[in-house]
Amino acid sequence: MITLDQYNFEGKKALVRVDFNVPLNDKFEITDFTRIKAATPTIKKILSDGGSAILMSHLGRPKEGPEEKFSLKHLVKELSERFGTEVKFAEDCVGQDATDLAAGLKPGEVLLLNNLRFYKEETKGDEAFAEKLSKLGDVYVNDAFGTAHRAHASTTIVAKFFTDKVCGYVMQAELDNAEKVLNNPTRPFTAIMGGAKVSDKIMIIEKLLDKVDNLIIGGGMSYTFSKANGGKIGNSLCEDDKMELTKELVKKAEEKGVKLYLPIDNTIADDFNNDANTQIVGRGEIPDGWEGLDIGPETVKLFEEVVANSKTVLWNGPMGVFEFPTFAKGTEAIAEAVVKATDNDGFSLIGGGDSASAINNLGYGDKVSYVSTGGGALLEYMEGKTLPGVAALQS
Ligand SMILES: Nc1ncnc2c1ncn2[C@@H]1O[C@H](COP(=O)(O)OP(=O)(O)O)[C@@H](O)[C@H]1O
Ligand SMILES: O=C(OP(=O)(O)O)[C@H](O)COP(=O)(O)O
Repeated sequence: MITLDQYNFEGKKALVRVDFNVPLNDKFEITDFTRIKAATPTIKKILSDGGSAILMSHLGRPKEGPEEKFSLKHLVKELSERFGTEVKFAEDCVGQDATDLAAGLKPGEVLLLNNLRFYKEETKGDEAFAEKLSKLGDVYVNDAFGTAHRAHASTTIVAKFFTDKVCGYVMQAELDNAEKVLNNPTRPFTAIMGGAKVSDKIMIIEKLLDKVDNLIIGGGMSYTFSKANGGKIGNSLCEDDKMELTKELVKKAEEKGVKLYLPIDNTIADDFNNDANTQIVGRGEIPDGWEGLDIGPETVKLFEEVVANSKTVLWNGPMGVFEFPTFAKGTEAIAEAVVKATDNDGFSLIGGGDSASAINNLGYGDKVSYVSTGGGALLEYMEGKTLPGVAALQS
């Protein structure tokens, strides 16, 4: 795979697939800059070599054709400031306007194409659409790790129309950091899994049992484990059809000598809101009408100790409904413990949109080893799947 540093972009027009799928508020302002910040060094390298960049991305999941709220024009001002050059914009990602703007680009200039997903051909991986995109540049760069698990026109199919295909800095860093965790991690290796759904993460949990020394399970998914074990969970999140699976996971962990940690107490609420009445109860003791929204203080102590003494930590998924300050304590405490482990010569990798935003909002983004820009892509990579976006760069 050709890396960015191995390629000289002088006089070249680079067609760059980025993942600028960033959250916007109702005024169309960007509320999280992680992905833009991450891709900036790639763009700057192309420009400083004396090349120009044509950026293409999706934003959200538009259903049919163009929609104002999914237009990438909302990013133009921010990108211009970050790149130090006024970014041009093509309202339509293919067609005459895009062709003319791309053809007219001078070295050091940047063109942003509008949302690729305004065309259903993008997600369908349509060859003719990919070929149209390919005509805009003379070298292809893929830096969209967050979308590398999708075999879409711009992430995968387009690559076949180029002789020169280059792996961007974000893509490279993501793969390197995931590899550090997957291959020969320094021990003890602890994975912390949380968030809402067991079903989304069951495959990765199973895979991780072959790698980790400790597996911590918190957040919404822990109640399925608790109920399967005969506990009372009130109205807490639960996937009844996954209870058997959780029992198998517990058994497998035992067989493989992995220490599995589940919450020993929970902060519970009588309603799903920040101002609900709360109490702390032991595992499997949640009365009817109440639901578990965070791990409890004894669990915090237990998890903190395991995490702080680890040399490799992989964290995916919050410990509770951290969007409500009342139920953010568990997630905050775990974030602090991850920082402590990192300070103590450990390596920490944080994946998943919500976990990343929790870490960043707490101001710990620079205090952990690496915050991934990918959610689903990172998990699929960790499961051992070949990411189509990566494979396309290698062929
Ligand atoms: N006990 C809980 N009950 C309900 N929702 C929860 C609970 N714990 C965590 N969550 C929710 O899980 C969501 C994050 O899950 P997920 O998308 O799996 O994480 P990530 O994006 O980090 O992979 C958050 O919105 C959080 O509020
Ligand atoms: O935000 C993304 O993925 P993520 O929610 O798994 O982090 C990527 O931009 C992929 O978007 P998609 O899941 O609509 O293909």
